[in-house]
Amino acid sequence: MTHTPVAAALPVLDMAMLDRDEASAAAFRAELRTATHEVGFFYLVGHGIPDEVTARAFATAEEFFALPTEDKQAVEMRRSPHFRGYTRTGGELTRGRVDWREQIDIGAERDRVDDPDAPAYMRLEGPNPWPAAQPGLRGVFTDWERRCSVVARRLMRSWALALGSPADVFDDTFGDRPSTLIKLVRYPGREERGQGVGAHNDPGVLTLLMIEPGKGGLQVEHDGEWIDAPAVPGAFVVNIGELLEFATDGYLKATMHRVVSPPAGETRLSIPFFFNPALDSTVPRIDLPPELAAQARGVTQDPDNVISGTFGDNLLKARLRAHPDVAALHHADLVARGS
Ligand SMILES: O=C(O)CCC(=O)C(=O)O
Ligand SMILES: [Fe+2]
Repeated sequence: MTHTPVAAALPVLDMAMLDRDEASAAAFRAELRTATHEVGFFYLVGHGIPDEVTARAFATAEEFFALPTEDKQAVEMRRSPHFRGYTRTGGELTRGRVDWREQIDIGAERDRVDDPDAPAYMRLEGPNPWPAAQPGLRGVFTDWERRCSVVARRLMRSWALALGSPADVFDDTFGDRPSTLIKLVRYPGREERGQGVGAHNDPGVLTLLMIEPGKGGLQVEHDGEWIDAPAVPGAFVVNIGELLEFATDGYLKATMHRVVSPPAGETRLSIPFFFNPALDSTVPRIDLPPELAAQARGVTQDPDNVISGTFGDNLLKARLRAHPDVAALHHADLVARGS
């Protein structure tokens, strides 16, 4: 793969087409299927989230990162067995290499599970550490989660129909306990523009990413090149994760992407929302119509990253790897047995 970005734009899809007549809705679904078969990434406009809501989310994120270090440390992920909270710059790894970004992880707000017989992955459920120094943050991102979940569920139904399945084929996978995750991320500028976040596929189903207006840095792999995917005002960058590739035997494509650090003196904020299955569910394998099955490429085989079975097992493995300090502090029993 070369490392020179090429100027080729990702497709732009307009979700408002779903609200017009059936012909427009069908055209949207066909574009969705093509974009995620061929590229795996697209911009989504017409999603119904007003610009002022997005602006408030970024303003809130900016305020969080501007808090004194002690206030951010008060909600450090190292204190959370559920992998929630603040990670300082340099505290996260992708494929064993340090990512140059600071972030707070906000998951679905639930009670912790105290049943000793529950599967290990139930340790991922629990409350979020909300920053006492910024009481408004909780409401802003509880609202963001609700709005993004509506968009995500509509997209899942559109894919289901576009793949020749009943609209509700994925509904049980998410049920009323999807494993949603919001990250607020800040990439500091660097003299030598290195790894903001290293090249990776998203491990889940679907990601809705909002990038701070005016900022570049995201690059998407396509046909052996890196394509730049700068912020488009008001648009989500949408991509699918490895589980949707798995569900479609590789007909849909989980695509590698990375973020290059901004130049020295600049910063970049982003807010990815990950829409993932309930922890105890398995993702169905879709029965594709023959003309689509003929174009299915099979699932990318990576012996270090085997996708199968229960979602919670996959997620727990990914979290233990990305945050070895949290794993050692709270889950030494799992690390010892190599989960
Ligand atoms: O910050 C971004 O633009 C992308 C982040 C990302 O790919 C991730 O957190 O999975
Ligand atoms: Fe990602």
